[in-house]
Amino acid sequence: MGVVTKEQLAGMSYEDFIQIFGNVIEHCAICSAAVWAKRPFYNLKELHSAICTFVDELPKIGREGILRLHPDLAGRIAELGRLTSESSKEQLSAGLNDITVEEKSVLQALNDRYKSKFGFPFVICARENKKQAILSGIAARVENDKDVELATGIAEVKKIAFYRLLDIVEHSDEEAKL
Ligand SMILES: NC(=O)N[C@H]1NC(=O)NC1=O
Repeated sequence: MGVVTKEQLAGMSYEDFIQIFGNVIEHCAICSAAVWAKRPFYNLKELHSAICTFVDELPKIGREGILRLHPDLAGRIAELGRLTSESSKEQLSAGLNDITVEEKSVLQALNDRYKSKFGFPFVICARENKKQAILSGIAARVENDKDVELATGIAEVKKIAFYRLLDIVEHSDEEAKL
């Protein structure tokens, strides 16, 4: 995908917008379809902040649904090679392709425990966390209560979205800081 200039972003048609930004929130094109109504966006931060506001204004079950759209890290969908290209790249950057059999079984057991406790999967920004940080992160976070984990998971989704936008929209060094 080529880099979208700020001028292109500001004048983009709905069809291009949904095609280009439809997976900024994993499997949740409705986020981009909705925020298109808030155009024009003159830079990456404006678009990111509109997406974050839309997510924050969803009812609790909607925010839980957003988390549920995320694939497990090193989970079955990854094993089957059916991740989105974005998620695949993120899991690779965390080193999850180099996971040992033992680490994978620990992570999958914790993913299952987390999901059965909270009803949504463990979500963490894989571009900010390497394999060991993911393993220690899930072990600690599974002990939290559900409201804390909903808020933490949604904060991670916003970081994931920010990095996805950085890959798409032209930006200055200053704008690249989260
Ligand atoms: N479960 C989970 O955190 N998945 C995600 N994290 C990330 O950085 N990309 C994903 O798909």
